[in-house]
Amino acid sequence: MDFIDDRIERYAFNYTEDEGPLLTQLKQETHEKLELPVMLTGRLEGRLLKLLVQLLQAKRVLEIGTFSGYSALSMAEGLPDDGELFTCDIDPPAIEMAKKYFHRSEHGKKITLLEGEALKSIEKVEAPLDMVFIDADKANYLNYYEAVLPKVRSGGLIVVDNVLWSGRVLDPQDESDHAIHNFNRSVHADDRVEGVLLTVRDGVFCLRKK
Ligand SMILES: C[S@@+](CC[C@H](N)C(=O)[O-])C[C@H]1O[C@@H](n2cnc3c(N)ncnc32)[C@H](O)[C@@H]1O
Repeated sequence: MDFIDDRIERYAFNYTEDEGPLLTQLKQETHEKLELPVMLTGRLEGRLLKLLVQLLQAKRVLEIGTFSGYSALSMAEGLPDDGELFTCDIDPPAIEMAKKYFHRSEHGKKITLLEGEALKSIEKVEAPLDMVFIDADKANYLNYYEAVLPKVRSGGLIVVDNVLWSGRVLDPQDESDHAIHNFNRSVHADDRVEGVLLTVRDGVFCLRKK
C-alpha cells in the first residue's frame, strides 16, 4: 500500500481528527501481537467511517472483517447510544483482542461480535441496515455484496475496503487481484447502486443503494 506519496499520506493523517488513546493503544498492541497488522484500517479511514456513520445518522451497521476491532470501534463512536453494530470474524487471536478492546471502550456496548464464517453471520443479522463495511477475504467480496444488499435500506451505504489493492487492479495477476477488479466492474455496472471509488488509503468504494 505504498502508491500514495508518504508525505501526502502523513499530511492527510496530521490534518485528520485524532483517534483517541484507546484506539492508539489498540493499534500498537495489534502491531506487537497479531500477524498482518497492516490489515488494520487506521486513523484516516477509521475517521472517514465514523464520519459516514454520523452523516447517515445510522443506527444499524454491519461490518464484515473485525480483525482486532479498530474499524468497528471507529464506527461505533459515530452511532447514537441506542445504535447497534454487528461485526464478524473467523480468526480467534484477532477476535480475542477485539473483545478486550470492546470491553474497555464506552462504545463497546453497541457492538455484537459474531464468530464464524461471514456468510453465515450475515444471515443472522436482520434488515434494515443503514451501512455495511466489507473488509474480509477478497475472493468473497461479490458474495458479501449480494448477501447484504437486500438488507440495506434505500439511501443506505455499502463501503468496501482495499478496492485498489495496492494498484494491482491495473494489471490483475492472481486470484485476489482478479476478484477485486471483477468486483469493481460489477458494482459499477449495477443499477441498484450509485458508487464513488475514493483513493483513500488502499481504495474505498462507497456504494449508495438507490
Ligand atoms: C482486513 S482484516 C479487517 C480489518 C478491520 N476491518 C480493521 O480495520 O481493523 C480482514 C479480516 O477478515 C477476516 N476474515 C477473512 N475471511 C473471513 C471469513 N470467511 N469470514 C469472516 N471473517 C473473515 C480475517 O480473519 C481478518 O481479521
